[in-house]
Amino acid sequence: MLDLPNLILIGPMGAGKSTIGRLLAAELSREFLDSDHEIQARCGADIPWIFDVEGEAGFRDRETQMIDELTRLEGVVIATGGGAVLREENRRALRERGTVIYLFTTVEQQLRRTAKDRNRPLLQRGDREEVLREMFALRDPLYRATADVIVRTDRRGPRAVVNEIVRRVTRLVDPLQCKA
Ligand SMILES: Nc1ncnc2c1ncn2[C@@H]1O[C@H](COP(=O)(O)OP(=O)(O)O)[C@@H](O)[C@H]1O
Ligand SMILES: O=C(O)C1=C[C@@H](OP(=O)(O)O)[C@@H](O)[C@H](O)C1
Ligand SMILES: [Mg+2]
Repeated sequence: MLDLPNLILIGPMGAGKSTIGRLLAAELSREFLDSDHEIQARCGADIPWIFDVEGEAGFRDRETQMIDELTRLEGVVIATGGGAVLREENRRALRERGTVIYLFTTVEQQLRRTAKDRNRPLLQRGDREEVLREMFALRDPLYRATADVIVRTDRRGPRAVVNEIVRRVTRLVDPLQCKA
């Protein structure tokens, strides 16, 4: 089997990072780590609680620490949270320690996929569509600047997305597709 580097999923809320990361890791027989899940496990508290008690700044500090730790592992699949690209320090760690895949989706799909969710504090206030559009304007350039590969997730299901990622990443690592 090809020696794949860390595969790191970035992109906005509802793009499918957590869902696709798990499937991708299983497909490649790799360990899967979800930054948000690891933060919650370490704190013994869920993300809304962390935002309530420590504010977004407190959560971002924990996220930076977690990204630093997870990206030091080898040969794993990592799902980040949607805001992981906000800090330059995080972007550098992601870029330098793995192949970064931007899971792109539209605001319309984000709205559908997060409609019933209560675990994303940034979507619990104000006009959700406006919040997501503002985030897109700020973050889309950062996702693009950080990614090696961009894969759309708005027009097909998780399985098809996983297949495309495997195809694209294999080509990156082994451009001639030769099984030496
Ligand atoms: N490609 C896809 N097509 C349809 N639904 C999806 C797809 N990817 C994820 N979902 C659904 O969208 C919701 C949010 O997915 P999630 O993996 O939590 O996104 P993220 O971690 O990027 O915020 C979940 O209910 C998931 O089942
Ligand atoms: O976009 C963001 O700033 C956030 C995205 C969430 O993760 P998902 O992208 O997995 O929903 C989670 O990290 C937190 O609620 C903040
Ligand atoms: Mg997630």
